[in-house]
Amino acid sequence: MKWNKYSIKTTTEAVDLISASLSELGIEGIEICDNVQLTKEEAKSMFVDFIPDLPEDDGSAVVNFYLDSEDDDHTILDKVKDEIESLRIFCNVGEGTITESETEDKDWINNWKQYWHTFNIGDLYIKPTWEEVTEEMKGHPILSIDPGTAFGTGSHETTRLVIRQLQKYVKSGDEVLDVGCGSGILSVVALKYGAGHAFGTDLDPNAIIASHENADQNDISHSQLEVIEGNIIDDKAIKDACGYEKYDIVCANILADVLEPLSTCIHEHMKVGAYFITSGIIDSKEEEVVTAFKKNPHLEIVEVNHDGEWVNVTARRAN
Ligand SMILES: C[S@@+](CC[C@H](N)C(=O)[O-])C[C@H]1O[C@@H](n2cnc3c(N)ncnc32)[C@H](O)[C@@H]1O
Repeated sequence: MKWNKYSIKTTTEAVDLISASLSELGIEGIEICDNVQLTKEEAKSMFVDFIPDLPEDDGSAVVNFYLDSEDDDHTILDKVKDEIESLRIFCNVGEGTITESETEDKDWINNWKQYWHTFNIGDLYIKPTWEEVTEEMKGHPILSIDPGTAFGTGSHETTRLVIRQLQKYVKSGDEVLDVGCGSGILSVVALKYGAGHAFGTDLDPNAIIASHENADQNDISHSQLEVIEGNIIDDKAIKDACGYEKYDIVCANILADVLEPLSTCIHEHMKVGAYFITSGIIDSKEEEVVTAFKKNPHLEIVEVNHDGEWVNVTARRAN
C-alpha cells in the first residue's frame, strides 16, 4: 500500500489540538516530532528504558500524518488546512504550513520480515515460521517463531541473554514462569530444553495471541504453555493464578523499572533453589537493579552477564 506523508509545521502548544482535530477527521497513526523530554511516568507507560538527551526545546514541532494514496484526492487535506486555520483563535499554531513528502511504499507490520533470518544461539536454531528447516538444522533443537506484533524474535540482545541462561539452567520437567512473555519465545525455548510446563504473563493482549500461535507452531499444547494477561506485581488474582512456591525457573526480560518492584515479590512464586533469570536491563541501570535484588534476603545473585549495552542478572532463591 502506498501512503502520502504530510508534515504540519507547528508549535508544541498546538500539538494536542491538532492531533485531536486530525483524529476527528478519521486520520490514524499521527506522529509528533518535537524536543519535549518524556517524563519518567511517560517513559514507563511506553516501556522506554533509556531516555535520550534531546536538544533544547525551542517550542517548535512537526505533526506527520499519512493518507492512503489511492483514496487521497486532497479532500481530507483541504479539511485539515481549514481546521488549522480555525485553531488559530485558540492557540499559537505557528506557521501551520503543510508539506507533502515522497510517497513511501510500506507494509508497516510485515516489512521487517525481509531482514530477519534463521540464526543460532549455541545448538539452538531460531527460524522464522516462513523459512524451511535446512539439512544443517536437523538433529538440533529448532524454534519456529512469528512474533506477530509482540516482542521476541530472539535476535535482540536481551532475549539472547535469557536464552543462554535457559540453556544452562533448565532441567527436565521444570516448571517455568515467563513474566512479560511477549511472543512466548522464552517459554518455548524452555520447553524445547526439557521443561515440563510454562506459564506466561503479559500486560499486552497481543502477547497472549502470539504466544498461543507460537506454541502451535512448535507442537506445544496450550496446557503445556499457558498464558494470561495481567500484572504479577500488584494483582492478587494474577499472583494466585501463577501459584506460589511452584517454579524452578522464572524468566523476565522486562525493563529495569519493572524488574525492581518484581524483585521484591518474585521469590513467593519460586521454589527454594529456583533461578530468577532477568534481562532488559540497560547497562546504566545495572547497579540499580543489582542493589534492588540484594535488598531481597531470599535472593542471591549468581551471575551477571553482558551483551552489548544490555545486562542479564541471574539470581537464585536461597531460602
Ligand atoms: C522486552 S519484551 C520481552 C518479550 C520476550 N519475553 C522476550 O524475551 O523476547 C517485554 C514484555 O514485557 C511486557 N511487560 C511489561 N511490563 C510487564 C509487567 N509488569 N507484567 C507482565 N508483562 C509486562 C511487555 O508487554 C513486553 O511484551
